[in-house]
Amino acid sequence: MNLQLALDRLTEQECLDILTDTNESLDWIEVGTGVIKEYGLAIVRTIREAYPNKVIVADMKTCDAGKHEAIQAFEAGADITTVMAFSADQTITDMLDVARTYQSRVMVDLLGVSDSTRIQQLRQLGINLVSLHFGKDMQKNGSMDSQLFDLVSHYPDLEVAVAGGIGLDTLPGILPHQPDTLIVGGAITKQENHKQAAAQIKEAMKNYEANHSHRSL
Ligand SMILES: O=C([C@H](O)CO)[C@H](O)[C@H](O)COP(=O)(O)O
Repeated sequence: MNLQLALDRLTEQECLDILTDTNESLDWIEVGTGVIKEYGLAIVRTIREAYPNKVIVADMKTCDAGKHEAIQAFEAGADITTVMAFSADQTITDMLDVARTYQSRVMVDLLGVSDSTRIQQLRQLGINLVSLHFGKDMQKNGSMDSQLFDLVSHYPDLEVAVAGGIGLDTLPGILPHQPDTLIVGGAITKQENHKQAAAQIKEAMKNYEANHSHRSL
């Protein structure tokens, strides 16, 4: 199981400082949508240079002009770029074509998807990586329900990431679903001790994996 740190609502310097503190516990680094909007893809280039061996996710949340935005993300050094599930099929297939050229990947953000018909369609388009997502604003009025995992339960070959208010306190409800990647933002970036927060989450993931076999979404 990968730990993906989501860098959101931070300055460039804060992103770099937090990565210095936490990188040993991280598998994937997500350059958040708001951070990309603030600094452009230059910040993806900076983080790529600093961490040549980490998987970098550019959370572009593309919804149109897929070819252009996928090229932008991969040229900047991202290994994975994101697209919203409601995007036109053409947007998604264009991005998959670009990803093949760059030997990179496309992650579909399932924010707002409640019907697994879309998952079936995404599989047919060639998508093999999705993120279950309980959005930042949705978190103001509630928290992630583990029923979210039902969306992908019939697709055992799909690689699944999960995001949305995940922290040490909510891990016990998430880990039994054995997602491939846990996306954690605020529970690390908003803590006083970033290093400790990331290490504790990674430790809990490792402990869970050591005691359970893979995988029953
Ligand atoms: O994608 C995200 C969100 O839409 C803001 O851009 C976050 O990366 C994701 O929600 C994880 O962050 P936390 O909810 O703070 O863990």
